[in-house]
Amino acid sequence: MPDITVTGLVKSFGSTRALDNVSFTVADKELFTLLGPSGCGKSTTLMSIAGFQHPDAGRIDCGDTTYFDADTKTDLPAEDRNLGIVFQSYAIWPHMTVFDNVAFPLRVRKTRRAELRTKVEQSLELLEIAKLSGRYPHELSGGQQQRVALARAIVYSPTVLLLDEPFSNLDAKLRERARVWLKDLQHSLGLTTIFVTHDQDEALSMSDRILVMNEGHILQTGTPQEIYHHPSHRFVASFVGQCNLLTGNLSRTSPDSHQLLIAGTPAPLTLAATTSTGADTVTVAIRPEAITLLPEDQPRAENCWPAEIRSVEFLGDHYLYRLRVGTVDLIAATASAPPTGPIALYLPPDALVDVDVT
Ligand SMILES: Nc1ncnc2c1ncn2[C@@H]1O[C@H](COP(=O)(O)OP(=O)(O)OP(=O)(O)O)[C@@H](O)[C@H]1O
Repeated sequence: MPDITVTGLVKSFGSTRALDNVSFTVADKELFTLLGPSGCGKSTTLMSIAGFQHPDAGRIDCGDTTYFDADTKTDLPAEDRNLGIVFQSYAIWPHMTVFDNVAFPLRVRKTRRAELRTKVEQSLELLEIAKLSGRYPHELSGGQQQRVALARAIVYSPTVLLLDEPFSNLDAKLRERARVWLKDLQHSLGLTTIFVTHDQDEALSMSDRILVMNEGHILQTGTPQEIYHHPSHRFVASFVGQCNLLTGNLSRTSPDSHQLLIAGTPAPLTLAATTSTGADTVTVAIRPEAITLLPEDQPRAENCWPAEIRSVEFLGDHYLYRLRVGTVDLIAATASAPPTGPIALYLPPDALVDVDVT
């Protein structure tokens, strides 16, 4: 399977800049996710790769084939791009059986009858819906219908699979199962896959790499671990998982050591590292589970603040605390029950990640 390279994609709808210089490469056999809030440009990117949207500028290559190049006015028709597509709105045909729905792309390609039957049966087996082959869509659950859509997308051995919120009709439990199942399928077929979602859990659990977008811009690209533990932007930190953002004035205590003084807190925080190159105001992010709650009479030497517990929620596998330090509100998460009596928070220096230098 080839790489997909998107270079300098720009697309405007009237005064809305849906894509503003979007560039990325998806590697062979990779499951690559476009993640971001509604309206950030995910679908426009995917539709441009599919050939259903025509960018104003930029280029899209799939291996050695140029799908689109605004400079040379290349725009390969969608049907010649050999992509497997499952869009939210890409409904299966209600008047056709499961078999005929899955056979449809092969009939369009004038595949011979015996080969068509073999390929459809293989796809149905792979998606574990062979027993449903004679049923009509209204006789299927939402999850089964989405499997039919996927079977139809992979039946003609596409070069690349494009999926736009393919689990949107599933309930929470089925969605979780569908993630595991799709990841296994993608892996076993070795399909280069571009997946669009606004669901951070889905993105973190399935992706080899994630691209986070907002307002037509790419903010960060990285593995799920990099995106979660080292967000490079405050938007990424708060969009992907819960996060505390603390803004303060930076001072250098030695060539390698920095402290951040945050208004309303009792003592400056020591940072393990900063990307600041001289800026005074810095925002750091710390995940709730990176904060340790201690009895107040056992403080550590640094990065310890006395705190007041405002509320505690028990969420099954963890507790979520709303805390106040001076005039600053924070959230923390721990696996065990809260300590009794007055508490202090410990914010480990290496868990404080620069997200914005202003
Ligand atoms: N055909 C269109 N005409 C006008 N504006 C459009 C059109 N398609 C998209 N847009 C606008 O372009 C921007 C990006 O839209 P896009 O559908 O790519 O976002 P998205 O991230 O996929 O959102 P969602 O998660 O809600 O599907 C939005 O502001 C949207 O309103």
